[in-house]
Amino acid sequence: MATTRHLAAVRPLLRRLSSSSAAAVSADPIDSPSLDLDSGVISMKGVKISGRPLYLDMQATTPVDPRVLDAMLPFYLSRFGNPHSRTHLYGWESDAAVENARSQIASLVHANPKELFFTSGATESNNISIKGVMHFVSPSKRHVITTQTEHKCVLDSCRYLQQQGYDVTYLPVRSDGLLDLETLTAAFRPDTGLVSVMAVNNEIGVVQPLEDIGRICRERNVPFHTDAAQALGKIPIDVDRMNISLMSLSGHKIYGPKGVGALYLRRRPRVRVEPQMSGGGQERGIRSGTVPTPLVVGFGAACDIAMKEMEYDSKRISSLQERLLNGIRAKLDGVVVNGSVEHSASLEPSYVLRALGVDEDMAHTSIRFGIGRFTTEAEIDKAAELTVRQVEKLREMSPLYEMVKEGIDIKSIQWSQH
Ligand SMILES: Cc1ncc(COP(=O)(O)O)c(C=O)c1O
Repeated sequence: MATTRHLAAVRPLLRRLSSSSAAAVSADPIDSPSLDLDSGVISMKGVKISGRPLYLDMQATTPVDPRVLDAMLPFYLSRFGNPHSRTHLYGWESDAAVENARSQIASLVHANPKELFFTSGATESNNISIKGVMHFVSPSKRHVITTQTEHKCVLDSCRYLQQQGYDVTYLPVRSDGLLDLETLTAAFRPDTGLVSVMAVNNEIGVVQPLEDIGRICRERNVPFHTDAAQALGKIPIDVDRMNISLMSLSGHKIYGPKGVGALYLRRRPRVRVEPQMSGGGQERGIRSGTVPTPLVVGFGAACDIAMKEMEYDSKRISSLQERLLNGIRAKLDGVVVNGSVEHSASLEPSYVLRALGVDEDMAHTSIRFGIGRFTTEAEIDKAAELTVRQVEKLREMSPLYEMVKEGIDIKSIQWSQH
């Protein structure tokens, strides 16, 4: 009921916003396609070329769960107080909602709520973790260990430190995407101040051995940071069992809103970071800026749902994944699985696949399918059908595929350039 009422109130506004963006898109004088955001219909020169496309990119982001939106809406409308206003009801109720959300997130990762700090997302949490720890512990510690398959925001934070004179070791991974523990152990130096290894990879879904990595770091008294943006709500996380010192979390990967995340910072033994944002000292000085109550409430609700439904979701998604693969393999030969999910969001071959030792041509011809809580069997069947149709079309046009069918190993061909 609450959702219906709130949605009725905001619907005219949503319609106005979407039609103005659609107008902006179609105002392009060149023959570019126009997109109607309400129906999802794409038109070119007045001809409709598609309905709303299938969405199978759940690693990039997920839709907000309606139960999450339901929890958020009151904090946009009637309960809009600033959680840092200490002198009236509006502030108090907002503050109570923020603290409730903090507890919901803490429960999902077995942390103390006091160890969680709200941020704008995993990118910001990764920046605070990597730059913040190193800035705090230098000059005695000036070395970071990470892997070649981290998300770009981790790699870029490390590069930023290198520009400031720090040393970073980018460890290779094995062909299955896992970090070799002996390689990790050998990389430590007396001045190593941080180890940063992601929990679940966003391209191939591989889960790193967090407990082992945590133990190795603890034995050497070096803080262990993990980017758990893709792991939260998908695999069980226990910060104590895994000896995690710092952890980055994101709301929009688990059916929560975009623009909110959290940083886990261990209290015992205490991990210290230099804040990356100057301001009013909110979030105990770790992250200044007004905490966005509706987003934080949504993130908390998303974690609460994930805690109850993680096992069910995981089984359902695995069975859809199998259905997709079987659907494709039933009609196409030569299908190879990279890790557990595939990649291809950019025209560049994936650096993650390259780090696994996947050949350039295979990295170029990979596609990532991301299945989520709301994906249906009908969508999976449609995806299999479309994939088969497009691959068959491409193969019909491809002289290389002709050669493969004749048994020629195309990797052995010496291409001459004139
Ligand atoms: C592994 C990983 N880390 C970090 C991020 C960035 O998260 P956010 O969008 O919350 O900043 C993403 C999402 O793209 C991710 O997959």
